[in-house]
Amino acid sequence: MRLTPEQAAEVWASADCLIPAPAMAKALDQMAAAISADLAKLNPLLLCVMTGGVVTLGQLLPRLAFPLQVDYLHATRYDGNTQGGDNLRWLVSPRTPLSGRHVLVVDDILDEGLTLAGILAHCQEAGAASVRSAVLVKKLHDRCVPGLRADYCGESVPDRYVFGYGMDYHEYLRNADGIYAVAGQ
Ligand SMILES: O=P(O)(O)OC[C@H]1O[C@H](OP(=O)(O)OP(=O)(O)O)[C@H](O)[C@@H]1O
Ligand SMILES: Nc1nc2[nH]cnc2c(=O)[nH]1
Repeated sequence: MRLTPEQAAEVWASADCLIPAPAMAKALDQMAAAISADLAKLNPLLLCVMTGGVVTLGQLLPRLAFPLQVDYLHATRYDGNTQGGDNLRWLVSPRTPLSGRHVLVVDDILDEGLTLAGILAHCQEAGAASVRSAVLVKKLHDRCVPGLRADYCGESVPDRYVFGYGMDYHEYLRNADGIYAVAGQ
């Protein structure tokens, strides 16, 4: 589905704000503290999952006061839609060799988990010394890949389609400064 900017503005105007920006800032502070406690001495490589992970990574970085490196990957199974497909489509793999590195995968949302599970498996297969994951929000339902959880998670959201803080609605609204749920979804 192709959205016009006017339709995107209407979706935003009628959406429910689930978590406002000040609460997200607190959640990010807590995530950063937990990540720092575990990774500060490990020279970690942070991998941003494009495109949605860009705000989470961008908000975390200035909160992490230790040496680290950053790279990105692009893997998607929603492709701008609100329903995910069965296959994770890899568009870009990390350029930095993962062998022997302590890797932190950073994404916006853990929903059904197929995306994160695929990325974690890729990092393990590439020989990472350890692989952890950080997601800004996790969605509450029982459809997630069994046994999969993020090591660091900011907030929980109900089982609705959400946008903001990097998360899109048909490729718009990633810039919304809060976590919103689309009305009626
Ligand atoms: O847990 P899952 O159900 O697998 O979904 C989570 C993934 O869905 C979104 O990516 P998407 O494929 O929409 O790409 P995007 O990052 O460009 O929005 C989001 O950024 C996560 O990576
Ligand atoms: N923007 C967005 N992306 C998702 N990917 C998986 N679930 C969601 C969601 O609720 N919102």
